[in-house]
Amino acid sequence: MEEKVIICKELTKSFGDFYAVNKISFDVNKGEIFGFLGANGAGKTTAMRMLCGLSFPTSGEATVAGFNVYKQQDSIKKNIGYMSQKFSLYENLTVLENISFFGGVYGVRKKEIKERSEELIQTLGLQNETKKLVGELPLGWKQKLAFSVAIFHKPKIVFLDEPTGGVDPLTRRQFWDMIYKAADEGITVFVTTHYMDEAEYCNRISIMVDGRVEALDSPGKLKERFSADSMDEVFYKLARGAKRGE
Ligand SMILES: Nc1ncnc2c1ncn2[C@@H]1O[C@H](COP(=O)(O)OP(=O)(O)OP(=O)(O)O)[C@@H](O)[C@H]1O
Repeated sequence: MEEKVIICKELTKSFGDFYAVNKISFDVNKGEIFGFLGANGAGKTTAMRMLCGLSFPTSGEATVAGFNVYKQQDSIKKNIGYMSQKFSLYENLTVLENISFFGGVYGVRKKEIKERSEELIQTLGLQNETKKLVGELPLGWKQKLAFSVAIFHKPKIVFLDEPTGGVDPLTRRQFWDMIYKAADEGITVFVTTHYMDEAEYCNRISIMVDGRVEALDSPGKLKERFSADSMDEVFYKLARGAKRGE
């Protein structure tokens, strides 16, 4: 049987009498690339924050990397990586300083940080930029570096909140090559995106509408079920009934 690294049962978060996340249930398998889709305001960020141990659910259950989201938030944080557009790297530290800072925070040994950061710099082709401040790098490079830093401590799961926003399709494609490589190495990838071409790259996708998971399957099966030619069309058919969002 497949190892499940996220198990989520009727997970709920309400703010007063508003249910931002309303009884969502799903499992994510080890090494899977799991796309977490939904229109603006559907509840993705709220759900992701609970799964990352950053906020307490109102009700329901979930375990992430085997740890309970109510009682073991610190263990969750140590065993995951997280990257979002809002929180990623320190712009006023250099490339190398960012790698060693985050490596250190996640408990990677100094010697290993040194060895592996050299490797990483080579892989990313950043040999000439190691002493540059991250703030000076183009957005696409920042995102690739932020992803590499988020998985530097070899977490069980990496959570990516719209990781490729604002960059060109070629750079997004290169970013996804990195995601595939991480998944091949056994890291589970939980990713939100608004780009439907990226949804096609996921093994399975869940689509949230107004706080609920309305559909969950592989891109192929979803297209079949909704008699759609593209994920764009699936998404539109599901999300057009949404009451929230812009
Ligand atoms: N702290 C809060 N207090 C009250 N309402 C909140 C709070 N946080 C989020 N919400 C509301 O919950 C709903 C879900 O928000 P959330 O940010 O999770 O959506 P999202 O799917 O991530 O949207 P987006 O794609 O725009 O980031 C929204 O209507 C939002 O206004």
